[in-house]
Amino acid sequence: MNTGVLTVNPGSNSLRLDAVEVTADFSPRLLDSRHTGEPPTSGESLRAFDEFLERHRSVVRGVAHRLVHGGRRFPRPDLCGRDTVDALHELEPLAPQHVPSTVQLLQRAGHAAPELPQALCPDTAFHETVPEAARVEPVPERWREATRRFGFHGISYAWALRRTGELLRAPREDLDVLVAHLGGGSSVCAVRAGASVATSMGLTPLGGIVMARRSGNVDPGALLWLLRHGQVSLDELNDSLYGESGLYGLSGGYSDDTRELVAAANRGGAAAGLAIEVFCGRAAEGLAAMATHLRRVDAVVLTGEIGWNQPEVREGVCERLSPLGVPAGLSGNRAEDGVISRSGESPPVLVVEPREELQLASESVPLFDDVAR
Ligand SMILES: Nc1ncnc2c1ncn2[C@@H]1O[C@H](COP(=O)(O)OP(=O)(O)O)[C@@H](O)[C@H]1O
Ligand SMILES: CC(=O)OP(=O)(O)O
Ligand SMILES: [Mg+2]
Repeated sequence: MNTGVLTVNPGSNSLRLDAVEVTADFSPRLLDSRHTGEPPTSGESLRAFDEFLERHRSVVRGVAHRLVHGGRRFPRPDLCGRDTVDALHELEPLAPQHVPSTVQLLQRAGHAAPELPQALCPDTAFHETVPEAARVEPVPERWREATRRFGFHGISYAWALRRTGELLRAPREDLDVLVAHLGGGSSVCAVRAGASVATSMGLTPLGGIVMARRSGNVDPGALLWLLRHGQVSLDELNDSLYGESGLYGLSGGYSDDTRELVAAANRGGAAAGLAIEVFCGRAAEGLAAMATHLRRVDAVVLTGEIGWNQPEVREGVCERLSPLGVPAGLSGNRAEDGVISRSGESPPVLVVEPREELQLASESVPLFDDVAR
């Protein structure tokens, strides 16, 4: 029997709501979608949420939330219980652009549709397989637990890996692949024998490669210097690293969107050109570092909104990976997931459309099936 799921994906600057149907053999199919371009708890997004829930509550079996930070408390997808909200409050400061929205939307759905069970699918769960050596930061032992690396975009990586297995006709557990999720938030991941073994984000979704508005890694000494001598408060530093950096900061506040930046760079805009160059450079560096965790590179997989629809960025990343044998000369955008390097070239470069809603639905259906009606 097919099961309907309403999925909720609060991003840093948007809210994605989807109704998905999952078949008995776990093939998900999209029924309806609503994406807002506003922060997930803005008036417009909350209105969209209420309407979407009302429209689908009688046909779905439950609500599945993407929980960006699962911390130690939520290592795998789970149903919400009585103490869930308290546990989530503790995780809020670790993913301040995401977890507070999940708490609010979870409570809202609980009040509006109390008959529906709700599930939390952590982005961090995919990285539970990362070994200790790639989990720890090189700091004094007394800080080890507090700085533990988690990694994010796991829902997207899990979907990309599933699609890679299907496209290459290979069992997932045999695959060693480099994956980049390039979007509002961006990260890279090493998947070895079908499991995550390293990723660029750590304790929070602020670290790693350059993002739309987040900085990624910055020399910790530079941050200390700014705090001591740069006349910035801790709050200003936090807000600027999360909201005014990345592509937006590099382009002098021109845009956080690669479509606008590529167009401006083509017209000769130096700041836009620099932003694209640094973005591609850091993503390629991140992927090259990830290769050190693999036995071989079976494929390079590009996903996320930018990975999916910005050919100039894909080319800029792959061209920089030529010392690893990664082919450039890729084909442009396509309507379906698939190989974009020329046939016969190895390792193949693949694009996979980010479909976090389909993965969320697949992960939550077994939980809803366990709930007695
Ligand atoms: N070429 C692009 N296509 C789509 N989004 C882009 C592009 N370049 C930059 N972006 C940024 O990525 C965001 C979309 O990615 P997504 O992961 O859905 O956002 P969110 O961070 O809200 O989850 C946009 O809001 C924009 O900031
Ligand atoms: C974890 C993260 O950065 O998510 P998003 O890309 O949706 O902002
Ligand atoms: Mg997103």
